[in-house]
Amino acid sequence: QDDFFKGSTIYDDLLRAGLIYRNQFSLPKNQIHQISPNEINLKAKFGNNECGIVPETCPKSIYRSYDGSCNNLKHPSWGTPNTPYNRLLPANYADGIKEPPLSKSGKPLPLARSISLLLYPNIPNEDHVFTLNVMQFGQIVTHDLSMTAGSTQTQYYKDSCCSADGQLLDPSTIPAFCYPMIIPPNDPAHANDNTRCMSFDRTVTNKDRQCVSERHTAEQLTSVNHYLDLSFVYGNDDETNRKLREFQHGRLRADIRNGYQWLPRATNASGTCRLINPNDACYVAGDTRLNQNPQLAILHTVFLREHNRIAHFLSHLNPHWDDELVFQESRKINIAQYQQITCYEWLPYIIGEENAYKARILWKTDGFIDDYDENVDATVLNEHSTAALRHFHSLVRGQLHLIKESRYSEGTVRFSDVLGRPQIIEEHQGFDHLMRGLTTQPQSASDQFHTSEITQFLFRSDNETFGVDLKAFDVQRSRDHGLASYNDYRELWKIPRARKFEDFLDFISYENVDRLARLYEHPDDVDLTVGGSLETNLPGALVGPTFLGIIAESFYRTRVGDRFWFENGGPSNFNPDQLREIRKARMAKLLCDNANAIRTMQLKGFEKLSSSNPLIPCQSLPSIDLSLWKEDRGNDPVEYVSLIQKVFDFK
Ligand code: HEM
Repeated sequence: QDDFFKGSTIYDDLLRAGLIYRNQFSLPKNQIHQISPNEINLKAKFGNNECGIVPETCPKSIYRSYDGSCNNLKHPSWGTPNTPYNRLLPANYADGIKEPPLSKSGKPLPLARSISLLLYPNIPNEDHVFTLNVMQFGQIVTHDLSMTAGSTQTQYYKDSCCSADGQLLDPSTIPAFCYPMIIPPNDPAHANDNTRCMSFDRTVTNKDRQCVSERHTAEQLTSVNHYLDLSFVYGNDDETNRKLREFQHGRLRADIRNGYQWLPRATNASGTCRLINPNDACYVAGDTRLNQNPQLAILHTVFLREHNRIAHFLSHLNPHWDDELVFQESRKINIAQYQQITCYEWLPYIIGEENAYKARILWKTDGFIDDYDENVDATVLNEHSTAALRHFHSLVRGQLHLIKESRYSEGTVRFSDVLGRPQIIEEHQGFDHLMRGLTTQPQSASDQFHTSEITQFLFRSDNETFGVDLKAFDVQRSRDHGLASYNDYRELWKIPRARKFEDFLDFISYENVDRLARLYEHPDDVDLTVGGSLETNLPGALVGPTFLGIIAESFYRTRVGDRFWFENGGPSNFNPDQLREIRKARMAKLLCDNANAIRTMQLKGFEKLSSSNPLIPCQSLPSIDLSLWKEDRGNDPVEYVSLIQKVFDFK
């Protein structure tokens, strides 16, 4: 392992060792599992969107669609909602078709809940550098990219796969979509009341919806589009988008209370949120998960306000623009800023800055990049969403700090108390207090330890002591999705395949290898979710090599497979001056501009306050000069193409 880290950069070493691939085409051919477009679905051909969208023709639009269709003109259905995740390695099902894997010997794998209890205990280690904002921004990025079909991820339907008194159902009566988690008899939380079963619904697949013929293996569907495009703000289809718009001055709908803009209220609030009073806040946005936790709702509100802030400016700057043009240009700028922050500010903390440059996800230039490749499919990888990114559930804190402008604490709230209850953001300056908390409170360290708020108390109701276990869900979900084993991914990244448990010692501590050997029968049985999460983080990154490879590969596809990526030139994008402005976007400024009344913020909004990252007035943070979007008609007839003309030409 020591030798492994020697050399000029970690990334070079990873490349040399074959741990990182520059892109999907350098993967050995037999290791690429692409889903043929012809196989995507049968139903879509008949106009049913349950299996993705197959447009007959693509309009020549300079703006991206809401559902992601026609982003790729050669494969217009790529990246649309209700299509399968992609995979780096073929699925590993017990029956080769859809049943969750068993161990090599044919016996069941260790219980997901036992794995969670033994490997992911509640030991609170604070991150020394990063704030809770890294965690929270990560969650919103993942919500932009994917959502397992058939799930809500905001509440728990506890009885569907277990009996009302917490026992396993008779196998002959249990619904086909069930894959319940067995609770071990010595469970510290659930043994007392003899609960033996935790309900778990399998993700809906292309086979369940009869999108593919019988002979195909099951592929899980994701119900949102696969692009990094703020779909959680604008929705994943035209109809949702229409409901979110005001249709005046390019604005998104917002309710005004106490002089501030809030997300519109949900009509079915009692079915969506955990209300204490009937009038409590419960919101709608482009993604249904927004009410899951209050800080998530805050980031949703920030991006809504940012859209309306830009729209307000542009509609005054160009009074001749109609609602549609102001809306689309504001959306484009909002998405571009967000892509800039995600890739240039947030991702380097996750995989290491040097690695992100070497993986060609980031570039050092102030010009266009133009690396769009129509052969790269931006479809999200199953390994990415179901294993690697979920590792960051370890960053979640059990208490949320409410922080005053002085940065002294006003108090804390317990995480499981406020799940499904965004009302707190509208009360007693909660919005600003929690937002300052995001940028002040350290996140939990990226390690194997998880707050019990998500492993023992998640989604508990008010009259229950305990709830469900997110880490056990993560393990069970990776089996539900038939992910290949940790050893298979080591081999994919050219880390030697472990023949005996001790071979895992190259990246996993002795204590954890010992625990793995006690849990599993054979090294080949170790789940990707489990093995990857126990690897020692690489220097400068928050993950070990196996997850780093998966995350880097996935974000590479996300940028290079997006025709509308903000750094691409061409008629649908910015001019060089505008691009230079977009590159000034920073998390700190985004928060300052859209808080209720925050006056100071540190420049590096994902890093804790320090002498090198002190609080500065919000006005001193770099800002984007939107006046560059003024349509100065007739200025330079050769260089300048009127936006209206452009839209007209493309229609
Ligand atoms: C803030 C606290 C969080 C809570 C309460 C939470 C809760 C959940 C729940 C309930 C699921 C679905 C579990 C299942 O049934 O399989 C899920 C999925 C997921 N979570 Fe989290 N999560 C949180 C934060 C995060 C963070 C910080 C990240 C990454 C940076 C993350 C990444 C993911 C991913 C990638 C999925 C799968 C998405 C998909 O459906 O494809 N989550 N989370």
